[in-house]
Amino acid sequence: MQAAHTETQPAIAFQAVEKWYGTRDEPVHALAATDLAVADGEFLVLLGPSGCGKTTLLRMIGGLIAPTSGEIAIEGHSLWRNGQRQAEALSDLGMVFQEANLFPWLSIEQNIALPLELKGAPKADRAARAQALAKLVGIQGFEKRWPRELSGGMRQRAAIARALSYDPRILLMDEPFGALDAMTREAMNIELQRIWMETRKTIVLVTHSIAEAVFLADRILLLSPRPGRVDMEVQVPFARPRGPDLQSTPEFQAIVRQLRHRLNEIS
Ligand SMILES: Nc1ncnc2c1ncn2[C@@H]1O[C@H](COP(=O)(O)OP(=O)(O)OP(=O)(O)O)[C@@H](O)[C@H]1O
Repeated sequence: MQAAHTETQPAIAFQAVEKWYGTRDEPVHALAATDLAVADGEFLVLLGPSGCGKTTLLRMIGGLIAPTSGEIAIEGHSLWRNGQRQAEALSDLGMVFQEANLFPWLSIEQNIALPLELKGAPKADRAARAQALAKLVGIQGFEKRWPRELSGGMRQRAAIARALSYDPRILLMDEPFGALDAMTREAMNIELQRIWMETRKTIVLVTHSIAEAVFLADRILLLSPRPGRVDMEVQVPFARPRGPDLQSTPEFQAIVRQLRHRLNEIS
């Protein structure tokens, strides 16, 4: 029975997960009780107006904050037990934030390999892995450079490589391209699609950009605020690889329009 169970096991499962923040004034209901199943290898995008709980939801998946109630399982492992975060669930997760947060005194290669160093991997293995990842994310040849010598887009590529360094099954991305200019952002969307197609990681990405969501996602969850909750779910039907021209098709624009109308209603 165990084997049959594993085949259908979601990468991420939420059961009635709820989050309240205590504040000096009223407690904030950041996420109402939410059920969620993200399939292995799925690309899920969280979209919604400011304050609807996207970051809260993502950080709960990543174990950075604990739910007030409910159950979270990562690859079948409970994330919390008796108020303690469980290491076996966390080893399946890598995270990328809006700022690359590279250490300025470490080379790109050292930054990428840092999680492996913290895990005690031998130096030669770390260097080989960092080089393979630099190639995967398209910054091959820049391994010995300092972070300040790279553009914003390249630094974000390095941050993605670092998040992938110990080969987690799941990649969590919080507005990863939010600080980049529009052209670089579009190029990074295409790059991320390629990385996803090569690695088939499960990705959960938070964005404010409707076009980015429709371009990247298998499925979009539109969240609404006060309290944060899933308002609408959209399956994105386009085959991959998706190219920039997809964005000018009536089918793409119809989904964008549907999401924009709903966003305007709930904002
Ligand atoms: N540490 C905290 N303490 C108190 N309230 C918080 C805390 N973090 C978030 N909140 C509140 O919880 C709600 C959800 O916040 P969250 O950051 O998850 O939303 P978001 O959709 O990611 O917003 P944004 O798009 O602006 O980043 C908001 O009302 C926010 O003010």
